[in-house]
Amino acid sequence: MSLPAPYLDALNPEQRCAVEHGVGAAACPPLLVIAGAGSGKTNTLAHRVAHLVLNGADPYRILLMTFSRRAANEMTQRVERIARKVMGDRAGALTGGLNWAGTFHGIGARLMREHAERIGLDPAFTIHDREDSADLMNLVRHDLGFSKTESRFPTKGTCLSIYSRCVNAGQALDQVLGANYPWCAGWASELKQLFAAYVDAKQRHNVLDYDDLLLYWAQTMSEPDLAEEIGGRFDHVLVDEYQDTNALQAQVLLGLKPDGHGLTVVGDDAQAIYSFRAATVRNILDFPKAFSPPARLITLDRNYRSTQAILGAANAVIDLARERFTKNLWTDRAAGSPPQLVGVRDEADQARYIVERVLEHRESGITLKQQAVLFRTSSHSAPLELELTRRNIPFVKFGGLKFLDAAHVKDMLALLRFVQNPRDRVAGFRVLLLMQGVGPASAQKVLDAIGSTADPLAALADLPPPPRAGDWRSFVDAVGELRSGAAGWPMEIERAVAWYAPHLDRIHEDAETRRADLVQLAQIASGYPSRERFLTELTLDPPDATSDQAGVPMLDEDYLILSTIHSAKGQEWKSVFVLNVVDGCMPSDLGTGTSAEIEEERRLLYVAMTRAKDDLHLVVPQRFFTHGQNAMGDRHVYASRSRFIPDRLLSAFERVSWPKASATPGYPTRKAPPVDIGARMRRMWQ
Ligand SMILES: Nc1ncnc2c1ncn2[C@@H]1O[C@H](COP(=O)(O)OP(=O)(O)OP(=O)(O)O)[C@@H](O)[C@H]1O
Repeated sequence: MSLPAPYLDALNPEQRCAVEHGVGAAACPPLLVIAGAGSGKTNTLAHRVAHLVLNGADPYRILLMTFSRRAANEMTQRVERIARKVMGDRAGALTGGLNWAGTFHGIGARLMREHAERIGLDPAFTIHDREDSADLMNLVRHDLGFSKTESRFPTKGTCLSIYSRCVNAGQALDQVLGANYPWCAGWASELKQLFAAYVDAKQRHNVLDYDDLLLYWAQTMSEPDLAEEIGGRFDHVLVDEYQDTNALQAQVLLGLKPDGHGLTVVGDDAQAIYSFRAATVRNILDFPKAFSPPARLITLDRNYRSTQAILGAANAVIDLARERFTKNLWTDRAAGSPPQLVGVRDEADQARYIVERVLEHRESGITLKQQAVLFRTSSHSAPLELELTRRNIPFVKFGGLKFLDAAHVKDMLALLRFVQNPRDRVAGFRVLLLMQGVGPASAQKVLDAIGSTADPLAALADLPPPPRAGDWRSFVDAVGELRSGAAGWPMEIERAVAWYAPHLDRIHEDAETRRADLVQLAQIASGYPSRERFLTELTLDPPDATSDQAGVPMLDEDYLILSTIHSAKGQEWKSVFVLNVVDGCMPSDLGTGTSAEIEEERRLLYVAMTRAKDDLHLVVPQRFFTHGQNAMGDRHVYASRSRFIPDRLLSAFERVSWPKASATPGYPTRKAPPVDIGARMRRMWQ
């Protein structure tokens, strides 16, 4: 019997069933919650965790896995707010124990480090992000002589993608090549050799890549003793966004709780948008049958977010999907005005239209933060970013170039990583090359010389400097001090910056601006208890916002949200604009290969539309910039409305064109310019 719980009164009956399932019972059978967009999934999961804890579950024995660290933090804060309603200030002590909340990769890294010795890993391992992994793949590819083959061997990026898909989907190389990379099928035996050498290099360098975190975890769970030990640490395992997990993640989950007891997974197959990372909706569909008796299924189909008109249009779009399991959503919110399908001339007008509407909304009391502009690909927002900067409208962009991708930030992190794990060759290489007079050959020699010793950093101190290396001593001293931990964490970042600063000044003209990022890095570092946690967490879940050149808006300032649709997952705004709702962008040119890919693009549009509460604008430029044309093309093509909104769906939208016809008498047709200056320029070279 669970305790009376007034905090559950606001939940609807299905949400409540999901929250109360198995709480207080001797055993808690597996539960699958299929939660449509805006149906209160996050809310429900947070209530479930709070309800468990308030009814005696040990928070230290709850594992909560979400799609991003941000989502995990939000979830634990929500749990605390709910618990506070019941326990007041004492709630903090209870929910503070929820320290196993994070992403699959983050939790995997922690568990693998804790069990490192048992599974033959050195616990000082560092983690490679995608770029580092591609660099290492490249090194190995080069060593094997594949970069000099007569016909072109797949690039490092393609090799890494193929490897990653084999690992995450649990598929054989031939199968992956046949289905996803047919143009590389002729290289099967070389790729096999390459991947074997790549795995070998990772092990010698004591690094794990993203995929390893899941792979090592899944392999660990196949050892009965370890599986029992790790699974036995948790009474409850809850997973959010289950539709975007892959085969390895499902294997890990079933390894943790083979009988399903204590397992709760929540997801929505209509919002599955990560198949390019080998995520599979089968995980959701097969979940109930993985247990005997099958898992309980609860469906949340009441949408609390959007007006009827917006929900109607979104339902109509997803209704055309070939295969679907979630039912149509319903709402008792007012009808509201229909979403607008806005025809504009080109991307410049698209940007102007959005700015005009956004400012109009702000005048009527909707802050910038309650408005978002969503797009399929990060580069699509470039013209809008220009217009916003010109008009002095602050914005924050999610899903674009990451803070951590900046060269100088990567340099600093490479130094810290090298100190943490001197066998990490990619990091060592990067750091050594920063020094004047150290080229690839001497860097290689240094790394070879120290790599085979028991204490590489001690060996570094004894090594004669490379012949032309400038200021070698200060490098060796800095590394030695950092390694000793004398400055303490996070103060050692200042020591690292002190060594790096002269190199930054020499390498980058805009060193001054870049220094500001290093200050920010030091600030971020102060939020972590140790160098190891800082490096791990930052690599796994980097801060994903970059802000406009006009400067980072302060947190309490108002700013417009710009986001890729992928990064908009799980969020909501009063007013939403979707850019480039045209074929070629949505579906993306890159995603029109197979019908499964097209279906995923349809779900992306659905995810974008269901982020809107009151007001939705889908913008359709008639011409848009495109890549990959020949030099004579003007790099613009005439576009047509996205195939996901065929004529028969138009009644769900209000169609407008902008600017109004009176302001611009029709769209000008493209005539030959009166003076063809371009032709003269071309003739100059004939
Ligand atoms: N029982 C309820 N009563 C009133 N409002 C609710 C209820 N449950 C959820 N909501 C509201 O519905 C909105 C959507 O909730 P939430 O963000 O949890 O949805 P979600 O299912 O995670 O959405 P999505 O999958 O689309 O990201 C929020 O504004 C939330 O406050």
